[in-house]
Amino acid sequence: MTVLSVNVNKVAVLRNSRGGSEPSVVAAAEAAIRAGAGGITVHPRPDQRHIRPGDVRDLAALVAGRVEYNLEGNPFAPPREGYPGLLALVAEARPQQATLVPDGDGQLTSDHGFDLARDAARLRPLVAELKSLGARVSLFMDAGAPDIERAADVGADRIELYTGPYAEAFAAGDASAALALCAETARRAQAVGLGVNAGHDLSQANLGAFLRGVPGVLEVSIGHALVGEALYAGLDATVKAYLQVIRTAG
Ligand SMILES: CC(=O)[C@@H](O)[C@H](O)COP(=O)(O)O
Ligand SMILES: NCC(=O)COP(=O)(O)O
Repeated sequence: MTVLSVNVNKVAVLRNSRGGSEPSVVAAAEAAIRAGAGGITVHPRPDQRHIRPGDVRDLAALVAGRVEYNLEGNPFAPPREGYPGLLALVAEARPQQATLVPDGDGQLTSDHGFDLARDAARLRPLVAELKSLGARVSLFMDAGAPDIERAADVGADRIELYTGPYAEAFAAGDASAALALCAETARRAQAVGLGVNAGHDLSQANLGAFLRGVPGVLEVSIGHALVGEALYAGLDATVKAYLQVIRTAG
């Protein structure tokens, strides 16, 4: 069954908005784990807009031996004041998975995957280093990426399908083309031995159709919609609702 990895970035947004320690990302992750989440995901960005290095350490201690820990980030982003770089964070936290995302500081959120024609040579040694640290490596990729197979060449274990365009099409009332593109991209990845994860703007409304339309998705990482929905229904009930969607999708 597809693993639900709960992304707690948005809990940190709320916490940072007042400068204190509440709401706690650790308490949120604990509640998600107790509700049945199979993983916790964070995306510590260099500008520390939400998840900070201290959160990465605290969550590593919380999830150890319980559920999978998925650390996201741009491996090309250099260290700076208060941000040691993705590889240093992985070396310290030793997550089960590192998901590489080519985001810059100027982006509101993740909105594209890697261009492997441009990035493959730079990625290959970084992927090898991350794997030497014991992490499974997943590359954030656009549905329809022309060279999805090159993700295997650079040593990645999985791709994460960027599902933002699918979610947008779903909300607009016709996701058939976007879903077909995701399914074809997943099939191409699986054909060269890559596992397939998925994430970005997935929600209770659009997740079931996605999983039914894209066979073999190993993990979905969901944060923005899930945390938003939890503001109304509670985190325990919301995580359980996602798990039911996943079970029902088969
Ligand atoms: C890679 C991706 O789509 C998300 O995991 C990302 O973490 C979203 O980042 P924000 O939570 O900063 O929007
Ligand atoms: N990799 C996707 C993720 O972790 C969460 O994305 P979103 O649900 O916050 O859009």
